[in-house]
Amino acid sequence: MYIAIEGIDTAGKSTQIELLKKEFNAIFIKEPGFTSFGKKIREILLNEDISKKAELFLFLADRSETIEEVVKPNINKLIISDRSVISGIAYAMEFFDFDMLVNLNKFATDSIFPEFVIILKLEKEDLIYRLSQKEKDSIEKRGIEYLLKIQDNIIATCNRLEIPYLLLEASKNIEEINFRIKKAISGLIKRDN
Ligand SMILES: Nc1ncnc2c1ncn2[C@@H]1O[C@H](COP(=O)(O)OP(=O)(O)OP(=O)(O)O)[C@@H](O)[C@H]1O
Ligand SMILES: Cc1cn([C@H]2C[C@H](O)[C@@H](COP(=O)(O)O)O2)c(=O)[nH]c1=O
Repeated sequence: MYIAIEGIDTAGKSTQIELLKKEFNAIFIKEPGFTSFGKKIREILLNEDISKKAELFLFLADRSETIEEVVKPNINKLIISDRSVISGIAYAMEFFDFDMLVNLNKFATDSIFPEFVIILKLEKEDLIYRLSQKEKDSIEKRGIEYLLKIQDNIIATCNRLEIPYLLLEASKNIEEINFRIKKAISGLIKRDN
C-alpha cells in the first residue's frame, strides 16, 4: 500500500515520518530527492532561479525515477512517502492547468498515485512562526499567501482525484498527531489483510 503524507512547508511531515520509522516496517521515501538522480535535481529545484516550466519537468523527472526505482518494485509492501504527486499538482496548479498536470503526472508515474493521503493542515500563525525559524528555500520565499493557497490546493487535488484522505490539524501536539496517523495506517493495514 502506497500512502503519502502531505502538507505545506513546515507542516510537520518529516517530524511525523521520523516517528513512523520507529513504528512501521515500511519503505520510507520522499519527494523531491530520494534517488541519487533525485538528490541532484533537488539541489537545483530548491536553490536555483529557473523557469516554472523547467521546474515542473524537474519535479516530474524526480517523481518518475522514484516510482520506477522504488515504488513499482515494492508496490505490494507498505510505502510511506513524504510528499507525492499531490504536492506535484498542488504547487504547480498556481501556474498551469489542472487537467494537463494530471495527464503529465499520469505519464510520469504510469498512473501510480498514492492510495491514501494524510494531510497536515497548518494555521496561518503557525506557518508564519515556523517559517520565521528557518532559512527559506526558493519555493518558501514565494511567501505565506502562496503557501496557504497551496494548502487549499492539496485538499482540492485529493478531492478532484478522488483519493481518500485524512485531514489533521498540524498545530496539535506532535504526539497527538502521531497517534492519529498511526491509527489510520494501522486501520488501512488491517483492512488489506
Ligand atoms: N506538531 C508540532 N507542533 C509544534 N512544532 C512542530 C510540530 N511538528 C513539527 N514542528 C516543528 O516545525 C518545524 C517544521 O517541521 P518539519 O520539518 O517536520 O516540517 P515539514 O512539513 O517536513 O517541512 P518541509 O516541507 O519544509 O520540509 C520543525 O521545527 C519542527 O520541530
Ligand atoms: C514534490 C514537490 C514539491 N514541491 C515543493 C514543496 C517544497 O517547497 C519543496 C520541497 O521541500 P521539502 O523540504 O522536501 O518539503 O518543493 C513542489 O513545488 N512540487 C513538487 O512536485
